[in-house]
Amino acid sequence: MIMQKLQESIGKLNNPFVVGLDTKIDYLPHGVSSVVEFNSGIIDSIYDVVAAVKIQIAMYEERGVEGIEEFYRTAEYAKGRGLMVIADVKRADIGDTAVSYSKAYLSRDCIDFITLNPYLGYDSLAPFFEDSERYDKGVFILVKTSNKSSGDIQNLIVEGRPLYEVVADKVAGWGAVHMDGGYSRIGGVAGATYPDELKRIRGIMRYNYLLIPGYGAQGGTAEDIARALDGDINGILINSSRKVLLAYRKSNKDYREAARNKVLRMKEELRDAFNDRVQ
Ligand SMILES: O=C(O)c1cc(=O)[nH]c(=O)n1[C@@H]1O[C@H](COP(=O)(O)O)[C@@H](O)[C@H]1O
Repeated sequence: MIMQKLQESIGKLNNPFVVGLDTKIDYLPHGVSSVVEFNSGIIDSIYDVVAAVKIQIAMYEERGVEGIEEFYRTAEYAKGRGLMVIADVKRADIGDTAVSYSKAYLSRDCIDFITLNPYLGYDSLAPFFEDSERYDKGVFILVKTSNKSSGDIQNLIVEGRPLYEVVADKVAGWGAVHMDGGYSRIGGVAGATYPDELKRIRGIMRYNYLLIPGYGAQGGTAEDIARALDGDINGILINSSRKVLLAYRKSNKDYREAARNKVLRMKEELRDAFNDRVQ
């Protein structure tokens, strides 16, 4: 079952790190002729040190039909290498439309998890929850995003608490009836750039995996994350995209070697930060 598999893979590799394959055309180094070739090279270089990749669909949608084909070819290649695949699609809509969105992603063998937006409420998410059981998949719902303006809405006070806390409560409640072993199939997204909020969210969402983006290029650090989580490294996935994909630009190495070195360095940074914080 999916959450047990995720937990086992992370445990075996001792690494909660997820590589984001958010590949733009101008990221390709000299001599690499397609996004799929680039992504396959990255996957080959990291498949034995991380449990999962996250593929942000925007960078593929941008290039129309060809881009979408490359999105799925990348997902299939990653699966073939034994990686779990998070499709970062941030969907949700009125129930009837959500049924189609859900089928589009969760019924596919090459996708294990997707990201969702909670703004439309329960009936916009229920089809995804049902399909997560039907197809043995998982979802991550935005709780507190990493971007600068996320507080415009997410930190508004509602019923005496910031909205992101209300959302965290809801997600935890929805997730309680979709358990798979010790964790729910329904997880949350909380940015590394807001450690205080991350701490509160972890306090509310004890049995939900947290996908934590914003580490690296957006300024979130291993220390921020470790401090927010009181040194508890369980139940999290930490994503970094540009820092890995573009590591070659800061070294004289081949892009694959540079990416692998970066992932190994980030893994060490995380382990050091968490070990320093273990209570
Ligand atoms: O859902 C996400 O993954 C996500 C949520 C969020 O709050 N912040 C955020 O950056 N992301 C995604 O995480 C990735 C971050 O990329 P880098 O900043 O290059 O590491 C992108 O794919 C973003 O779309």
